[in-house]
Amino acid sequence: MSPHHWWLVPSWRSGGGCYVDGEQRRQVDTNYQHGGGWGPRLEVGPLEDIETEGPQSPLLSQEALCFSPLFLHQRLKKEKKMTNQNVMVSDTAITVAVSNSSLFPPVAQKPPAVPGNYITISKKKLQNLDINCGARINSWVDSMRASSPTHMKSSALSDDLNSWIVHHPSALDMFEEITNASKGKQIVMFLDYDGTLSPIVDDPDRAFMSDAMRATVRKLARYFPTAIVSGRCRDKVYSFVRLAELYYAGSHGMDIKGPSKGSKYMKDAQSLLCQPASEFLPMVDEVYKTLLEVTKSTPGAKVENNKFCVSVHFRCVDEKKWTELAQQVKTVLKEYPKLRLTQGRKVLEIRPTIKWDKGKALEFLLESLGYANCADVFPVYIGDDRTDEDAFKVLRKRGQGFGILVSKIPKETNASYSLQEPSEVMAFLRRLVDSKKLSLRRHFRMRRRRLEEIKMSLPN
Ligand SMILES: O=P(O)(O)OC[C@H]1O[C@H](O[C@H]2O[C@H](CO)[C@@H](O)[C@H](O)[C@H]2O)[C@H](O)[C@@H](O)[C@@H]1O
Repeated sequence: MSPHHWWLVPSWRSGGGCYVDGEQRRQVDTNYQHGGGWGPRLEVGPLEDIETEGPQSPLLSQEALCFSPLFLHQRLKKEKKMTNQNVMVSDTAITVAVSNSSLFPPVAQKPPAVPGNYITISKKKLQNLDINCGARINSWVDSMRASSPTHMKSSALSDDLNSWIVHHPSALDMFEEITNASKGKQIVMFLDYDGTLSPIVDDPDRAFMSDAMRATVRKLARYFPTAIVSGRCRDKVYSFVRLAELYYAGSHGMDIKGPSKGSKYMKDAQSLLCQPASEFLPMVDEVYKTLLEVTKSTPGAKVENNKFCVSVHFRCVDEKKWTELAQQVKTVLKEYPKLRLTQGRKVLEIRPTIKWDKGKALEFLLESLGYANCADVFPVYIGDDRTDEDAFKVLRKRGQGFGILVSKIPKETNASYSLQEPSEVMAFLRRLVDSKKLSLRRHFRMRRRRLEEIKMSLPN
C-alpha cells in the first residue's frame, strides 16, 4: 500500500457518502459511521480500505464539510499515519496532497490545483442539490440539517474555532496588514446584505439594517466604489439599504444596476444595467406562484420572489416537516430542468442554470469601473453565505484583494479573513473609512507643504 493514498468519507449519522473522484476513482462506502450525534464528519483512512461497491449519494452539502479539515487534522494526528501530507477541503473539491508540509495553505494563498498528487471528491457531487440527478429527499434533508449550527457539538465547535481562526484571522486584528497590502491601490468594496450588513432574523421581510450601519456604508461609498451583492431582488435590497450612491447586484448578481445618483467613479453609471437571466423571468415567476401554492400546507414555510430566483425559507418550519417541504419543492422543480437548486442559510434557492453568480457579478462590476486588467485595484468582498464563496474564489484566482467571511463558526471557505457578525463588519468598515481619511489628510498636508516650499523658492 502506498502511504500516499488516503480516502475521505464525509459521513452522517443518517448515512451519506460520495465518490472519490481523483486518481484512484474509487467509490466510498456510503454507510460509514462514527460516534454518535448529528454533525458533519470527515473520516480518513488508507485508500486500500475503501469498499469499492455502494450506492452513490448525489449530495453532500458544503456545510457538511465545514469542520472537516480540522477534524481530519486531529484524526490524522491521532492515527499518526501521515507525516508529510497536506489535506485540504476547498469549494471545488476535497483534496489530499502528498507533498506539502503544512495542513492549511497560508492566508491568501491559492488552493493547489487538482488532481496530480491529490485525491479529489468532486464539488458537483458534494455541494449542490442537483435536482436533475434525481437527488434523494434524504440527501436534501441532510443538507438542510447541515445548514443548522444547532446540530453541531459545542465542544467540537470551540476546539475547531480556535484552529480555524488561525487560518482565517479576524480582519479587525489584521487591519494594519490589510491596509498595508492595499497601499497605492484602489479599494473597491463588495458587501453582501443578509448576515453581513443586517443580522439574520426569522422574518426575511424584517431584516432591517441599523441606521448606524447605513451611515457607515454611506461614508464608505464616499471614499471607495461600493456595491451591494445580494441574493435578494434588487428593489428589495435597495429598500433596506436606501443609499442611491451605491451599485446594486440583486438576485445573486443576476440583476446589476449602477448608482441612480451617478458616480464619481464611472462617467455613465446611471445607465449601467446587466440582467443576464432576463429570459428566465416568466419561468421564475411561474415557479414562484406554484411554490407559494404548494408549500401553503407546510406551516412556517415562506416563499420569497427574488425576481430572477426564488427563495423557499425553512427557518420557521418544524424540523419534522423539512422532508415534506423538500418533497414539495422537488416535485415542482422536476418540471423545470432549466432551473437549479442551491442552499443558503435555512433557505432553498431556486435559480436559472446559467453560469452567473456573485463572482461573475464582481468581475462585471470591476470591468464596468475600468479595473478589468488593472494591477492597482484592491477588491474587498465581505459575505456570510455559501453563494459568497463564488466571489471569494474569483478574488483568489485574480490574486487581488481578499474575501472576508462573516461567521461565528468555522466554515470551509475561500475567504482569507473573518469577522464574527455584522457589528464587526461595521467596525471594520469604520476603520477603513478612518484610515482613508487619515491618509488623505496626510497627503493634502504634504501637498500644501510642498506648494509652500515652491512658493518660497520663487523669486519675489
Ligand atoms: O445574499 P444575501 O443578501 O445574504 O441573501 C441571501 C438570502 O438572504 C435572505 O435570507 C436570509 O436572511 C433572512 C433574514 O435574516 C433569514 O430569515 C433567512 O433564513 C436567511 O436565509 C433572503 O430572505 C433570501 O431571499 C436571500 O436569498
